[in-house]
Amino acid sequence: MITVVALLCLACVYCLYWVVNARRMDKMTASLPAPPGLPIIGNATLFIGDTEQMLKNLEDLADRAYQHKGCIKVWLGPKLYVAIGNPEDAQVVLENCLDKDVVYRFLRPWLGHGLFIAPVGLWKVHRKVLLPVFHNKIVEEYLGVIGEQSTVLVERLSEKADKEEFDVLKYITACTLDIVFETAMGERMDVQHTPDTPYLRARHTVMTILNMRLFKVWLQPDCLFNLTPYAKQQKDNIDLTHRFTDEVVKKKRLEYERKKNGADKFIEPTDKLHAVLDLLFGREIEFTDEQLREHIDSITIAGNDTTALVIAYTLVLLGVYQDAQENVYREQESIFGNSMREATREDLQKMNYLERVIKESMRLYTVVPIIARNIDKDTYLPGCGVTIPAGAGAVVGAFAIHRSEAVWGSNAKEFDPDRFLPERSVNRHPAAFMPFSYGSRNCIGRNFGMLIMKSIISSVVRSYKIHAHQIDRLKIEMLLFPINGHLIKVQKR
Ligand code: HEM
Repeated sequence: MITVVALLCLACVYCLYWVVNARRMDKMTASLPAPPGLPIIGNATLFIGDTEQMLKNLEDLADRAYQHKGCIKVWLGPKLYVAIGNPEDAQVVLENCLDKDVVYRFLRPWLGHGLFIAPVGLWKVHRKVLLPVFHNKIVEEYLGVIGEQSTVLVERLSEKADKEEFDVLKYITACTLDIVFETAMGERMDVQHTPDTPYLRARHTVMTILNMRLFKVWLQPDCLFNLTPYAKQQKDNIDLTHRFTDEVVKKKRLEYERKKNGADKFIEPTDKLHAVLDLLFGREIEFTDEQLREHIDSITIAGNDTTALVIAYTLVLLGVYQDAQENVYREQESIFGNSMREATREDLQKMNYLERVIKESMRLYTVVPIIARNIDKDTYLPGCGVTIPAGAGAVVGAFAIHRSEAVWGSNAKEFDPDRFLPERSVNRHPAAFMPFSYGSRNCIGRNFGMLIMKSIISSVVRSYKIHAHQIDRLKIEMLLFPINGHLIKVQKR
């Protein structure tokens, strides 16, 4: 009896604390607009419906925010979120609030404390160690792998040449998986020829469950999720992917130890590729095998689908805008003539027009459409003139900012690669364009991603003429997808 009374008292104290705190937060952000909500669940109904509807809901929110200095607040149950649609406030949040929002906690069983979701204290120390590994000079050594896999892609696409339209994402994803696996782990997977392995199936299953959970509010509390069959399915498949990476880490650890001890007269082949994992041994921090697995899994997950999606959107856009495709092709011709050789660092540096096309593609189809951060201290947003209280979450709407007329002008929704000409970019706010996020917790692989994207698109455009129709409907999962896929037709040049 005493225990029951004590528990009831505790529950009442918690509710009281919550109500007082929620009132304080609501008052601090009183000048922000808010969509009408329901008692207890607040605006959680915004996340009911399919992923196409959810994107529409978010776009409606952005429109309302633009009528009020670019910010709006929503309550998701007991949690206050401020959604940000202007570059000034996005900059403040992304520079000052480095902790990821709790929504990313679903990734924890998979990625542990890997860089992508590491708590901020650990992240600061680990990011410093990982940063030099993604330096231009290092990632440029991976151009051989990128070139080789791009050639395989071009060969694989020949089965679709001069035929009906098809979804190109599947082909691109296999290619980027081969590149990212080999450069991150030093393991050749040959996904382009062997796309159906237990590891790849497990990875796909985990991604599907995570995506579903992210946008189905009733699956979010662990106590409910654990009652569903998805919980066991997720665990089994995560275990399988962990065992795979653990094996690779173990093998690399042995190689490292043998090299360090000079054992067995260890001779490294002169043409050995130094993958990211190889470069993480013997650093200022001695990472444990578990930490290495978490970092490598984070890198392969963060780096693959993002890069593949940008390439696929860009190919569709080139298929729609034939004049832009012609410009890209002419630029390639001026660099390579008729040659189908792999692109070198110097070649890539000359692809200025292609770079503008890729940027414009990332602007219109921002594959990471929202970035959510935890507000760990009261943070003043100068754009909307409000202080977000500690304990709230901030959602930076990169997709909305990239399509905002206030930022990009009245033709914001049109495809115009030349808006990225240096002379047209000088007066733009530094956080107006942030496909790789902004601030010190931005994408560590952005330069590497750019090398991959330019090389692959260069190979495809030199080999094929592309045709496509405008993408009409989009949906939001962890990333941004077209409902009907990335449909293109290719014709041999
Ligand atoms: C076009 C390609 C890419 C895009 C659009 C992209 C986008 C992003 C974005 C927006 C973030 C920040 C997410 C957030 O704060 O919630 C991020 C982080 C990250 N990305 Fe990328 N990315 C790309 C390619 C890559 C590549 C090629 C790699 C590595 C091979 C990579 C590895 C990472 C990692 C490890 C993080 C976490 C960084 C940290 O928290 O310190 N990304 N990426």
